[in-house]
Amino acid sequence: MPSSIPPTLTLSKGPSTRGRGLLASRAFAPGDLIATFDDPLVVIPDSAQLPMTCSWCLSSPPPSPSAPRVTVHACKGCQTAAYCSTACQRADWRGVHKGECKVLKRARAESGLHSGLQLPTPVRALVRLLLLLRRNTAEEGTPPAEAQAQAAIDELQGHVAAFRGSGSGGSQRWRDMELQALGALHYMGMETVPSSVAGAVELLCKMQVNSFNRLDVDIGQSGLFLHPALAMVNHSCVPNAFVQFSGRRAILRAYRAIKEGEEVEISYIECTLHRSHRQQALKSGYHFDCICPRCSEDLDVYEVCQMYPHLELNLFSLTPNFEVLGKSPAQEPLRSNETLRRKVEKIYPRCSTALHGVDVPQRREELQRRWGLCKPLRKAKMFAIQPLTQAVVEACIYFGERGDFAAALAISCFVAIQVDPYRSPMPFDAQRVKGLLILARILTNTASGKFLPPMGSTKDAVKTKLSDILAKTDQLLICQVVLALVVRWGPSAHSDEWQVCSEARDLLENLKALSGREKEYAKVETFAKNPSGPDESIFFEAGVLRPIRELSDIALDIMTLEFGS
Ligand SMILES: C[S@@+](CC[C@H](N)C(=O)[O-])C[C@H]1O[C@@H](n2cnc3c(N)ncnc32)[C@H](O)[C@@H]1O
Repeated sequence: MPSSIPPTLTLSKGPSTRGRGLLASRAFAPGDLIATFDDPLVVIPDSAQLPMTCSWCLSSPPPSPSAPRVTVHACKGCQTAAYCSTACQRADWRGVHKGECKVLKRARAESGLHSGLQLPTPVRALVRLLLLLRRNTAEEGTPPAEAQAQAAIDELQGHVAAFRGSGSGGSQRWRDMELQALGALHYMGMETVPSSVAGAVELLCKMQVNSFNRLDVDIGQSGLFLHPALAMVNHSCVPNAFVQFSGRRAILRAYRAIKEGEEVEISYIECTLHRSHRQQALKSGYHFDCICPRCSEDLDVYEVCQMYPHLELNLFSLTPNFEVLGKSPAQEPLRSNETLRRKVEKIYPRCSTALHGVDVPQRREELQRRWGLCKPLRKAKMFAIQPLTQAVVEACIYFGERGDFAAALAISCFVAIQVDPYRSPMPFDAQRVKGLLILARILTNTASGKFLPPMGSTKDAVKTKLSDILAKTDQLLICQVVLALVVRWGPSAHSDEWQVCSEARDLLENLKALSGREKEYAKVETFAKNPSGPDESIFFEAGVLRPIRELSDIALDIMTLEFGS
C-alpha cells in the first residue's frame, strides 16, 4: 500500500476501471488545502535548468528584480548539480547525490565535451531512483521509511505492456525508454543484461504514469516530482482539485467544494485543450480513455465554465457580474459547429510551438501568421478557445517586449475579463492570479506616463484613443485594486509563500508609501474589506471596471492593426 496517505484522504481500492484513487476524508471548500506531500521519492529540475537551480531546494533565479536573489554553485565533483547553500548540498549528498555525483562525473568525462554531457531529465530521474533502491538493498537493516518507499514503487501502476505496444521491436516510445534505461545503467556501471534493462524500463514507465511535471511557467522552471501517495490521485478534465509545487513539496487544494467521501480528481494535462488533443495525451502518457463530462459531451471551455459551481466567488474579481460567466459569448457551442471545430483541430498543431526565446521581429511574424489562422475563432468571438487564447497572451508579451506598455496593458485587460475567467472559472486559479500580477506590473509602467504613445502625434486613431483613456484613468488606483485581488486569492491559488503573493504585497507597500494618495488608498482598503457594499460597488465600477473595460475594448483593434485583420 502506498506510504503516507495524509489523514484528510483515504485510499480507495474499489473495483473500478481506473484502479485506486483518493477519497476526501472530510468536506473541503473551494481553495481549501487538502494535503501537502513532502519527501518525494524523486524531485529534480529539468536538465536545461540544472545550472541555475538548486538541486536540493529547487530555488532558481527570481522572476522579478524585487525578489531575493538566488545564486547557485556547481558541485565540484560532477560540475553538473548546483546548490544555493552548503546545507542544501549536504542534504542532497546524504540523499542520493553521493552516488549520483560519480554517475554525472562519468557521463561528463565520457562525453569528451568541454561543457559536459547533460543527461536527459528521465535518465537522471531513473539514476536517482535506482540509487535509492540499490541503497535500500545494499544497506542492512533498511530503515522502515525506505523499505516502504521500495514497496510503494513496486505497487505503482506502470502500464508496461501498453507502453511496449505491439510488433517485435515495440513502439518508438518503448525503444526510446530502452535507450534511456541503457544509458542510466551504463553510467552507473551496472550490468546491461536484458533483465536489468527490463527492470529499468519498468521504472521509467512507472515514472511516466505517476510523476508530475513541476511546471512553473512564471519563473520558467520545470522538473519532475514523484511521490507515491500523490500518485494515487486520478484524473478528470473537469477536476475538483489541483496541485502546486513549492520547493520539495506538493500542495493539493480543492478547486470546488468536495464532499466527504467524494473522489478527489486533478487534471494531468492542460484541460482546456481540445478533446482530441487531451485524449491523445492521456492515451499516450497514461493509457486510458477519459469519460469525464468534458470529454463525453465534448464541451468547450465556455460550456464547462457555465457548469462550474461557485461562480459567485467572482464577486471579488474583475468579472464581478458572475452571471456573464454563466453565458457563452459565442453564438453556439463549438461542438455544434462542425466546420469550425474541424478548422480548430487543424490549426491547433500549427500554433502550438512555444515562442520563448524568439526575438521580437520573429515573434511579430509568427503572431501575424497565427492571428490569420485563428480568424474563424475570432469571428466566432471564441477568445478563450485554443489556439486563439495563446495567440492573445503572446501578443501581450510581444508588446511588453517592444516596450509598448500601453498596448500590452490593453491586451492584458482583455485577457483578464474576456479570456481567463472562462478558461479558469475560479478567481483563485493560479493562471488568473498570475495574469493579474502581470496586469499590475504593466500598470506600474504605464502609470508613470513615460510609456504612453504621444497623443495626437500619430495618425493612428487607435493609439490616440488609448492615450485618451490612459490620460483620464487613475492607473495607480487600478493597480492597487488589482494587487489587492492578488493578495486575496494568491494564498488559495498556491500558498502564502508563493512568489506571486510576496511580489504583490511588496508592490502594494511601495504604492502605499507614495504621498498625496492617502484618500484613494483608504477607499481601496474599504473596498477590499467589503467588495459588495453599495458605495464600494460604485467605486469599483467607476474607478476600476469601467476603465478596464474601455482598455479591453480597444485591445482587438490594437492586435488587428499589428497582426492583420
Ligand atoms: C497516477 S496513476 C493514478 C492511480 C491509479 N489509479 C492506480 O491505481 O495506481 C494514473 C493511472 O490511473 C488510471 N486513471 C487515472 N485517472 C483515470 C480516469 N479518469 N479514467 C480511467 N483511468 C484513470 C490510469 O490507469 C492512469 O494511468
